[in-house]
Amino acid sequence: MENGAAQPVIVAIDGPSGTGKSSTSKAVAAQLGLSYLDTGAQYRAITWWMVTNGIDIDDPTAIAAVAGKPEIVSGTDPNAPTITVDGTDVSAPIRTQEVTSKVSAVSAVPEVRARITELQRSIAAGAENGIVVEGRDIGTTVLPDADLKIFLTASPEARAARRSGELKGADLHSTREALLKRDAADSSRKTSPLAKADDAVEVDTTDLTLAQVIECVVTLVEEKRAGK
Ligand SMILES: Nc1ncnc2c1ncn2[C@@H]1O[C@H](COP(=O)(O)OP(=O)(O)OP(=O)(O)O)[C@@H](O)[C@H]1O
Ligand SMILES: Nc1ccn([C@@H]2O[C@H](COP(=O)(O)O)[C@@H](O)[C@H]2O)c(=O)n1
Repeated sequence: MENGAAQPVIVAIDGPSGTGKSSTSKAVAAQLGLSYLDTGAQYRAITWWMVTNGIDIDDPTAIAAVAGKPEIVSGTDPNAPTITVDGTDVSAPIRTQEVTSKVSAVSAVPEVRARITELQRSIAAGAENGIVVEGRDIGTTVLPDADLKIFLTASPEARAARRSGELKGADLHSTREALLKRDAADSSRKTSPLAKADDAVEVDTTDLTLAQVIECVVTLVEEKRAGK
């Protein structure tokens, strides 16, 4: 660019649960002055709305019929991301065990995915300086033309240990089983499953600190911007 300002860059970060997508994406976006979008929070938010409104989670037809009703708004400041449903701050209730155990069933419904995907694309298109978008299908479906695609992985043991630490010493075995169950559901759904895009860079974070993963992704973005 003539004035030396960096070109807007779109970064897609996908991967299974607990691989470090949110922590990495927020830090990379903050460091590079980009917006940040947590797409899992949007699926959690619509799940929270379904639960709160008594919709039967085991009935995809019932979910599809009301998928267009809740208004979901995501704030994209990486230092203070927000999420509201019909004006209510749901950042805490979307992290409950109940929502976590039900989100894969809701996110598998095609009408839900169509609604949320449209929202994600419009947020990415409006991000003036560029954006880091993290989820499960960003590189494959939501933003197939992203400038850089990263697919984070880590062993189930490492991911369970990270989550157990977060949940103040929750049982490792059951945490591992719950992670794998959610990954299996997200990977096997028909519409836009969790998958690595063919042109994504895979980063195995099992033996890396969070700081090392952030540094690795920042370097990849800078190389992409430099045209390497
Ligand atoms: N490389 C790492 N080493 C150690 N801990 C990490 C690393 N990356 C992330 N963590 C920790 O692991 C936990 C899960 O990370 P994070 O929420 O970023 O994962 P995620 O992939 O976004 O998970 P989910 O998809 O379930 O939302 C957090 O407590 C985070 O601090
Ligand atoms: N692009 C995405 C992102 C998330 N999901 C679904 O949401 C669940 C919660 O995601 P977290 O990252 O907050 O753990 C996840 O298990 C998926 O069911 C999705 O389908 N697509």
